[in-house]
Amino acid sequence: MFPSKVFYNLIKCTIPKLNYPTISNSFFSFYSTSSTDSQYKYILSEKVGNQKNVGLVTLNRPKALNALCDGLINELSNAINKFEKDETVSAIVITGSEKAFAAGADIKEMLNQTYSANITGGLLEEWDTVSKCKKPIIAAVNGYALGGGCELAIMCDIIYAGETAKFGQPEVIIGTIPGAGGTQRIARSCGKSFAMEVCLTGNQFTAQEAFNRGLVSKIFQPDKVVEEAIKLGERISQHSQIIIQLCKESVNNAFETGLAQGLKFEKKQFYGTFATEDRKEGMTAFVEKRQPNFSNK
Ligand SMILES: CCC/C=C/C(=O)SCCNC(=O)CCNC(=O)[C@H](O)C(C)(C)COP(=O)([O-])OP(=O)([O-])OC[C@H]1O[C@@H](n2cnc3c(N)ncnc32)[C@H](O)[C@@H]1OP(=O)([O-])[O-]
Repeated sequence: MFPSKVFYNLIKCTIPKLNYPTISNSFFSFYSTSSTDSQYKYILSEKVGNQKNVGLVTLNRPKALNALCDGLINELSNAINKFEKDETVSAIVITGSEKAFAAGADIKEMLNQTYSANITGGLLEEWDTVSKCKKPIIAAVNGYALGGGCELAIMCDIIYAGETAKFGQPEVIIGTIPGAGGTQRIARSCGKSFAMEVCLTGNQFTAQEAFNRGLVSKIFQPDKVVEEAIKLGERISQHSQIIIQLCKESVNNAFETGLAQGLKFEKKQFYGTFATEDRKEGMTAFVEKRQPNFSNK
């Protein structure tokens, strides 16, 4: 390995803040916090943003390109649960490194796994923490998002991608199929033909293609993706958390039901906002030409 790369990796392992190699120092003085949760081995978890109201989880297993081993998923799930319970956090960002968001589930860990162990051990159950989280989660994707890495990104509510990000479901290449939502979520988001092509070939696709298919909502220069995802989290944080939760639930319902059921669900959620103090505050603030002061009630 090139010596400077060794030094760089050493620094990255010992000083968590420098794990964002392409983000400028001004980014850190603006966004970083001293409250990094240091209990983790495979991730970094901290509160960021001006108001420290965005939870940032950085997958941090660089030697294995953030392959999603059990330990990493367990820590990710733990960090998401903590942010979900933390009333000061309104949105969550999940990111990786510039080389890899995540190169998939850990193939070496799965190698000798058996069918019966999958069933008795409840394989993949902890992954659901991300898709079941009530708070908005933004995936900030650079580099490889393959297999379970692609599925993890798609489980999030919004994907921001670096222009060189590479997505794909290469499971067929190693004799298995996507198991954390790839066949289902890509088909629902992008249609049958694209989902089939991606899942049946294992071919990678670019950030631009993911954007064109509606899988990614915005593309940025790689060194801007995390910063922009945090800004998005901060923008969402300006609103009432309870209303955001109802809204997220309603959009997610579009993936579960037909149009008539979905519209009925949306109307009930809309009616429900009138049971909150924040709906009254939001409309009153508009009429009084001032900023709303939401209480999340
Ligand atoms: C969740 C349910 C269903 C999901 C299933 C899946 O996701 S299946 C998976 C779907 N995903 C795939 O099939 C993608 C598999 N990965 C690749 O094809 C390539 O690594 C690459 C093209 C991403 C990068 O190529 P590159 O030449 O730039 O880098 P490199 O290849 O030299 O890797 C560096 C180190 O990382 C290691 N490592 C990487 N990925 C994994 C992994 N998933 N696992 C374990 N380890 C992994 C690699 O072994 C090596 O470690 P070593 O041996 O030096 O100790």
